[in-house]
Amino acid sequence: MSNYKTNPKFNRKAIQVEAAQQLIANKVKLIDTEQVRLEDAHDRIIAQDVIAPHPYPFFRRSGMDGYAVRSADLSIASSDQKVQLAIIDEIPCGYSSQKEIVEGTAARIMTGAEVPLGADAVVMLEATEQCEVEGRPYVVFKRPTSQGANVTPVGFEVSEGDLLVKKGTLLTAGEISVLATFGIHQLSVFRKPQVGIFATGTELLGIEEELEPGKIRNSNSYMLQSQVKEAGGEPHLLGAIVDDLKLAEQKLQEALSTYDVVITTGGVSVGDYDIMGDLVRQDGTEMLFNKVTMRPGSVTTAAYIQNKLLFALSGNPGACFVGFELFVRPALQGMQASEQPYLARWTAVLGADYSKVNNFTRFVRGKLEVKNGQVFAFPAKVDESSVMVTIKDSDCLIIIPPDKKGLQAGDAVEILKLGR
Ligand SMILES: Nc1nc2c(c(=O)[nH]1)N[C@H]1C(S)=C(S)[C@@H](COP(=O)(O)OP(=O)(O)OC[C@H]3O[C@@H](n4cnc5c(N)ncnc54)[C@H](O)[C@@H]3O)O[C@H]1N2
Ligand code: MOO
Ligand SMILES: [Mg+2]
Repeated sequence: MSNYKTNPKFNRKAIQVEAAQQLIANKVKLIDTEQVRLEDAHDRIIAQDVIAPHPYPFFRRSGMDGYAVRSADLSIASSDQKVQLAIIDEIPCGYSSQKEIVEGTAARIMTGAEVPLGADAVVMLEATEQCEVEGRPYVVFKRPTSQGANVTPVGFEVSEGDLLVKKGTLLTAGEISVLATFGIHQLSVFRKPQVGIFATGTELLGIEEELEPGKIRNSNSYMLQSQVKEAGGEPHLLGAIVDDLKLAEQKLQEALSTYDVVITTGGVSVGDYDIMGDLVRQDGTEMLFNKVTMRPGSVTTAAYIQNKLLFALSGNPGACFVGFELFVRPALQGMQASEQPYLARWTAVLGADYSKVNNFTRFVRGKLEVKNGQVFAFPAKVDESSVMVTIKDSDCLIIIPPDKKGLQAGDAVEILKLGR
């Protein structure tokens, strides 16, 4: 039996969430990089700045199907005084005309084609008529056009030397399109942190196993696997072990020698079988914190061992989930130089009264809704640390500050937006 007075398990100093996040951030080191092909770069964090090697567009581009002209030639055009220009070329996309548009001439041109030398405007096809004079094709205009009309100038989008994508940016459709445009077919990205995950708990069954009295299936490992993926890491499920300190030590050693980061779930509180709490107090382990002024997840523990981070998250699903989002996610993102390692913080309107307030900051599962242009956050009906099922219905964590009064519907609250 543990002695309540002497057992250091009970002697925990609670620190604020921000302080705990800072202790982690101090230990986060940039992970190495690897080269990937552009088609494999989606959802990776780029490890290099990309500078535009050329302006874009690279040539003066027609924005319409029509005629490339000198606007000066059309200055007098009207329904009474039509202007006729000789068609001297036809310019499809991908073709660079060798003919210069001089006074009295025009060229048929397609959308996306290079505007020929001499032309300073494109008139859309629908505003023109065609005719033939002595067997030669002419185009007729009834209206003037302005200089530059329907001509996209060189460098309209990007000038040579512009910073296209900054190191630390998550690559999704927009960035991938930019990189493809500039021919960046191979690029440097941060290696995905390899994350070993194991659960502790004699009550845990594999998900394929039949239920037995007193036992539950190990759902946290799978939840964490998803969270690791979402945070840009590569999860490795190492199963579950019974509550045994020696076994946990062994498993942790294996995990630390193989992976960049280790996450455990369960056994961090003060129970007789809460072995993870003891494990992080051993020699050679720098315990960063083992109590945080938050609910759920007050017993969330983090340690630095053999130059690696160990996150010993609570076994309670709600606490495990929040512990990951507040501490593990920023570490995995920070290792990849992410510009936004932390969950985005918004202000919202509380959708319903919330009275469960105590001296620890609460991170309440919530659902966001936009009504009349305002973002409302509705707290989940049940959000106890031990409750698992409402995690799936949440897209934010509502921050309830430690305040005795409680909050009313309509109050402004800060929320952390879940997901990327
Ligand atoms: N006397 C005290 N008791 C407790 C305290 C306290 O301060 N004094 N803290 C409570 C709080 S807060 C939490 S949170 C939990 C933390 O418990 P542990 O992190 O030690 O986790 P376990 O004891 O291993 O399990 C708790 C709960 O979660 C279930 N569990 C565990 N692993 C999994 C898993 N992989 N998948 C799904 N569910 C899991 C486990 O069966 C228990 O029901 O302690 C309070 N007690
Ligand atoms: O860790 Mo417990 O979930 O604070 O409630
Ligand atoms: Mg426990």
